[in-house]
Amino acid sequence: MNPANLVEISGLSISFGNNTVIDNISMALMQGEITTLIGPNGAGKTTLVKAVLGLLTPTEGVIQRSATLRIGYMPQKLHIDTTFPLTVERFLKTAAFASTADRHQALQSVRAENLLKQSVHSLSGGEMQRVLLARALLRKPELLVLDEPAQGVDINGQTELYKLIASIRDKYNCAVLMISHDLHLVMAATDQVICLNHHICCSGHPEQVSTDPSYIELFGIPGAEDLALYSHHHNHRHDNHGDILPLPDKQESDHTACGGHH
Ligand SMILES: Nc1ncnc2c1ncn2[C@@H]1O[C@H](COP(=O)(O)OP(=O)(O)OP(=O)(O)O)[C@@H](O)[C@H]1O
Repeated sequence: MNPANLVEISGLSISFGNNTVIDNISMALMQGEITTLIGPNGAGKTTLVKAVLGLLTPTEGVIQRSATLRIGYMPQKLHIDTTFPLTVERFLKTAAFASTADRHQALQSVRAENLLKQSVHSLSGGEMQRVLLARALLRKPELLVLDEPAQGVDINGQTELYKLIASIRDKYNCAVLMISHDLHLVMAATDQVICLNHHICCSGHPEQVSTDPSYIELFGIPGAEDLALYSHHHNHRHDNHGDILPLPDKQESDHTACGGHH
C-alpha cells in the first residue's frame, strides 16, 4: 500500500444476489484530499461508502486501510424521536468518548458554538448538518465520510457547508470522502471527483469531470453543448439502467458514451 494513501481500493466489486452494484472499482483516498462521489440514484455510492467504512464485505477485490485509521462518519439523516428531549450538548455526549473541551472545539470548527444548549428538534436543516458534522469530528478523524452532507439545507447554506467542509479539511488535514448530487456546488471544495454508475465513468479534477461526455450524459448540464468538451476514447455507453452497452457507431458515441478510467 502506498504510504501517502489512507485507503486503497483495488478491483472492488459488490453484488447483492445477481445484482452487481459496484463493478471493478479502483481508487485511493489521500490525506488532506477531498474526494466527491457523484452519480445517479442507485449508482452504488452509499454501497461504496459502506464498503470503505468496513460495513460491507467485498464480493471481489481488496480494500486496504492504513493500520490505525480513525474514521468520522456523518450519516445522510438521523432520525431522533421528537418526544425525547435532547440538547445539542447531550446529543454530542452520546457519540464518541470526548471531553467538554473536545465538544466545544468540534462545535467551534463547524461554527455552531451558540447551539450547545439548544434542543436538536429546534435546529434548522443547516444547523442540524453542522451538529452532525461536529459529532463526526469528535473522533478526531483522519478520514471524514459524509453522505450527502447538504441534504435538507437551502441553497445558500449548501455553499456555506461545502466551504466549511473545505476549512475542516485544512484545519484537521484529514481526507474527506463525500457523496453529493451537485457537482457545481462542490466544485470549489473538491480535489477529486469520481463519477460513479456502478463502475467509474470518469474521474479527476472537478472542471475536467464537469466537461466529460459521460458526466454530461448522466447529469445533462444545461447548455452543455456550449462547453468545450475535452475528448477521450469512449469504449462503451449506458442504457437507462446504467448497464454497459457497446458503442453502436462512431457518431453516436460523442453524446452517449461513458469514457474515462476503467
Ligand atoms: N443490502 C442490500 N441488499 C440488496 N440490494 C441493495 C442493498 N443495498 C443497496 N442495494 C441496492 O444497490 C443499489 C445501489 O444502492 P446505493 O444505495 O448504493 O445507491 P446510491 O448511489 O447511494 O443511490 P441514492 O443516490 O439513491 O442514494 C440499489 O439498487 C439498491 O437497491
